[in-house]
Amino acid sequence: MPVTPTALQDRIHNRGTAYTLEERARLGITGRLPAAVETLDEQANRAYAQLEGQPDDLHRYIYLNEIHDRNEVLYFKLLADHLDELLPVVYDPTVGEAIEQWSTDYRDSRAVYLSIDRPGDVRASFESLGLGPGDVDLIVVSDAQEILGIGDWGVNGTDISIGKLAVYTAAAGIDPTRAIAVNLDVGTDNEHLLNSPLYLGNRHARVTGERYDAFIDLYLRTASELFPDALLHFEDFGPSNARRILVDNADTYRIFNDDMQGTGAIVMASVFSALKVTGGRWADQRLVVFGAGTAGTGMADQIHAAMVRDGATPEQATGNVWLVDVHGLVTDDMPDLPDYQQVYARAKAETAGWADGEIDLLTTIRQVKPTILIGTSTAHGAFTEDVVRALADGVERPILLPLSNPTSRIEVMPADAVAWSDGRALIATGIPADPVEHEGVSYEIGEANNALLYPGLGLGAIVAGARHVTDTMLLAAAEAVAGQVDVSRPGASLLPPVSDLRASSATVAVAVARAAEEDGVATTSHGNLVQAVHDAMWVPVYPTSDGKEER
Ligand SMILES: NC(=O)C1=CN([C@@H]2O[C@H](COP(=O)(O)OP(=O)(O)OC[C@H]3O[C@@H](n4cnc5c(N)ncnc54)[C@H](O)[C@@H]3O)[C@@H](O)[C@H]2O)C=CC1
Ligand SMILES: CC(=O)C(=O)O
Ligand SMILES: [Mg+2]
Repeated sequence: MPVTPTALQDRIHNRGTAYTLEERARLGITGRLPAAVETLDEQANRAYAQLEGQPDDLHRYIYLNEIHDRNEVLYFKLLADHLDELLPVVYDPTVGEAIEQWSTDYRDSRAVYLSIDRPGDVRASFESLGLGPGDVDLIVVSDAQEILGIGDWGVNGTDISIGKLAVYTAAAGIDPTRAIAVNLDVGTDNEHLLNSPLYLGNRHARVTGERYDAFIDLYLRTASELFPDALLHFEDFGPSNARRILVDNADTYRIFNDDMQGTGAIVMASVFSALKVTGGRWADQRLVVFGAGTAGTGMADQIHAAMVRDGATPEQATGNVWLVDVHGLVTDDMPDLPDYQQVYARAKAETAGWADGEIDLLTTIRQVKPTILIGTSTAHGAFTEDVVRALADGVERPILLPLSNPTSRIEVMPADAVAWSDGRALIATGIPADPVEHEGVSYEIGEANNALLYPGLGLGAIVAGARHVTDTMLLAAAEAVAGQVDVSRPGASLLPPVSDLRASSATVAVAVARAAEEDGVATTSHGNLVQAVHDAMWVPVYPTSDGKEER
């Protein structure tokens, strides 16, 4: 029987051609590698050249995944050295394409799969990892009901948890050996998947109601019992579940909803920067959110809170928010409004004479003259030329945030938004975008994607051992992101560049950990937070045999 070269299969410790001859002998893999003993840099150079040879981003994604499953240090070394270029490959927007193909392309996966049909297996599934109570900092979980803007992808959505974790490590140095990706398989309503012979998930419709709630409860209880220090990150749940899970459990568990809280905070950061340009106050903003689901209403809540902090009464702040969804402006006469929309529903009487039937986005903009327009609708092209021109007619420097992902869902492409607003709109988008040249000015488009914020937020929460993610921590993260940009130059980005993400995340983490201490939710105290954050950041290098020094 052939001997299995286990040292080469252990993705956490494997260093492939970088093993010395002595190490190869000690590990029983003599003769299983070519003669050369390489450095990590040499390995990374070869892998990067091979990566460049791939025909498109989806193949780059698959290639990188193979490295991820073979040699974690090499994978993160590549990401660290080329973060700007590779973030769109391992994460948004390519991860959306990969998810659509996931069951077909399936090879192997590092995630934990929890099936609603086998609740008795939840504990054993976590225990199979062999990790103790102090071994886990972070768990990212998704039930994949609303993946990015592409909808329900069942077990295929596993890669959103894996992608989010990859960003945590690449951007903020979260130790990948102390993080777990989880898919909650509660079924899928995606007919295409249910009918596909290759689909790998539970072949039934999504389970809802009490059984769903009991499963979430079981997940939360088991994960936090087994790994009491872990931050429980929720990603891409459906709108009513996302909000309910967060609201019902935020006081009991260490949980964080990225689509609501992370996105809300990156939007806050974008608006902080934009207000430096406009000179406006929070309390005076008029906000229109187009696409009032998980992310859109999460943002509305955070901007509402900012208005109140700036002196508005809660009623005045609510009066400054308009939601537009599939049936137009959300008004209080609409039947069956979900609770998260009811809060901001406008009195029907107030809109008398605006339109005969549904009040569309264009009409709303003409009437309201918003200072901020956010798109979280998944409706590609919904911010038409008329919409953008009406926005720019209403105020001198409108803040325009078309945030839907992936690119096929964005409400307006940045080049159009710049042109149609004659360069006056202050723009950030949910996807990476090249600068736009317009009448001699180069407009840098900030990436208002929660990926610019949640890694640092998570790191800060972990370093502080925060029992909860509080509003103060979210605000501190937003201010720390905005504090890193200089908006004085015409066309300057509202957000820091992705190339600086690691430094930016460290700054965010320090601010977040400090806020956790101030809020009394920190369980660990540090003399020097900057040093503590720095020390906590994992770096992709091969440790020497004593595990301390690096080479
Ligand atoms: N930039 C970022 O960091 C983030 C971006 N997003 C993006 O926001 C979008 C929405 O995500 P979620 O809020 O999680 O989804 P969701 O499903 O909770 O919300 C989408 C909302 O848009 C509405 N909608 C759909 N079509 C519409 C149309 N034609 N006109 C008006 N409203 C319409 C839906 O009824 C729903 O209320 C996605 O594209 C997602 O990628 C979400 C989270 C973070
Ligand atoms: C970025 C993100 O979390 C989303 O689009 O869902
Ligand atoms: Mg998301």
